[in-house]
Amino acid sequence: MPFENALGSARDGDRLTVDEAVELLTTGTDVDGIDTERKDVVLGTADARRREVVGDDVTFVANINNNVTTACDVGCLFCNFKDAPHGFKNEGGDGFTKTVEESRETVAEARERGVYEVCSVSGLHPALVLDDEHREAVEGSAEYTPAGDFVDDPGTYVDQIRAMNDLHVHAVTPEEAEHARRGTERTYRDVYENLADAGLDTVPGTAAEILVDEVRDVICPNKIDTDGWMDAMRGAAEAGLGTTATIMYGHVENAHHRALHLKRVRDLQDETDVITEFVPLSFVHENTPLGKRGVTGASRAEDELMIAVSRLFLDNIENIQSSWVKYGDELGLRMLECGANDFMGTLLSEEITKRAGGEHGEFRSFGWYVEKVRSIDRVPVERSTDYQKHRVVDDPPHGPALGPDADGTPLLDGT
Ligand SMILES: C[S@@+](CC[C@H](N)C(=O)[O-])C[C@H]1O[C@@H](n2cnc3c(N)ncnc32)[C@H](O)[C@@H]1O
Ligand SMILES: Nc1c(NC[C@H](O)[C@H](O)[C@H](O)CO)[nH]c(=O)[nH]c1=O
Ligand SMILES: N[C@@H](Cc1ccc(O)cc1)C(=O)O
Ligand code: SF4
Repeated sequence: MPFENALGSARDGDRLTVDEAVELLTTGTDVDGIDTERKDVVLGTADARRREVVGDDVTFVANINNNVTTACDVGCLFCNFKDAPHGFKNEGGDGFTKTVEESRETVAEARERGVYEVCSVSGLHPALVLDDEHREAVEGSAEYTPAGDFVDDPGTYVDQIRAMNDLHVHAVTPEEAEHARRGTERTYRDVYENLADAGLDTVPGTAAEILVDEVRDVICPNKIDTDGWMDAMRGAAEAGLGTTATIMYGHVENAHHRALHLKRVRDLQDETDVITEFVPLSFVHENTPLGKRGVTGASRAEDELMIAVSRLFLDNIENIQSSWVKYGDELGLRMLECGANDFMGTLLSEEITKRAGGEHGEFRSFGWYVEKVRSIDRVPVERSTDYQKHRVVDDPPHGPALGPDADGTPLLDGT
């Protein structure tokens, strides 16, 4: 009975194999579809593991998203965040590019409000380079278009990070790090060291999608491959940066691909030990190229099992995040009873999911977090990005207290 064996290993806290993860993700390869009773047992096992590992705290961070640009030519088929860069050469296109000055102002305002972290992930704008030296190296090549050709100038990665470093800067994904060294022999470590010098604090482990090349070849053929992603993440760790890791699931992949992905992330964490959280990102299909070809997202049961098996498989990553942007309030909260313990951040603005057709909004207040987390008898806890600082959020007014200028005032009036 492979399912029973896998469940036994999970209950005993043994390190799960890829095959065992497949058994748990599918509630058994001996049954067609998902068996509800077995599923409930897997979710319960993961919930118990969560309690053993991190207790009853539900953490969240006071953060903003400040994505610099939607200009991107990589063409990932699951993405509708991107806009074709040529549209940025004249006024009135659909996307946006923020100048260094705009980022500085956005971050200064957020800091005053008590925010702790700025999260910044962007399209691969053809004018964006690491720094002046990188610009010189790629000038005149097909991999670079001068900023002067576009209406708005994104500056360099280094200048953007400097402009945001009044807050904890969580930015520059592996794919962006590749863009920041394109056309050169620089290593990822070198790129991330330069960014760290400019004030980068931690790296979002997005661009992971599914870490299996036969899946990447279908959904993101122009992106770095699995080994490239692993190398970039190692480079971030070597530069002394913390990271997160993600999986973007629920499109063309199967349970075996999801299990292989979990294995690669667990191996990477064995090596680096800098991954603070794992974030399952459920594919939002509506407006995306894949969605238009009839690919839909994961079912509720698949979402629950993805969270639960992440908790059970990743014995070396403490925090599993439930994304209210992807799941919404009700399912997002449910995930906290299936193995997740972190409930993401306040965000204030959100573009990736919204543009893909997601309808769960862009902001959550501390008041909302307190109410929702208490409603499932858990403890609402404000955290720092690296999970080193914690504060139970109890008496009103409910506002951030960990940010560099935070004084407990609610983030937005009346919330
Ligand atoms: C939009 S990209 C921005 C950063 C950078 N261009 C990159 O690819 O790393 C960040 C991540 O958003 C996620 N994403 C994009 N479109 C999505 C969708 N429709 N549903 C769920 N996640 C999505 C993917 O995991 C992707 O790696
Ligand atoms: N899951 C999503 C995130 N997660 C990132 C967090 O907001 C935070 O930056 C991280 O936990 C580090 O502290 N962000 C999004 O914009 N959308 C998501 O779906
Ligand atoms: N911004 C990404 C999600 C993300 C960002 C940073 C992380 O550390 C993790 C996840 C999205 O919306 O898909
Ligand atoms: S996921 Fe990132 S790299 Fe891919 S198209 Fe979207 S913005 Fe570009």
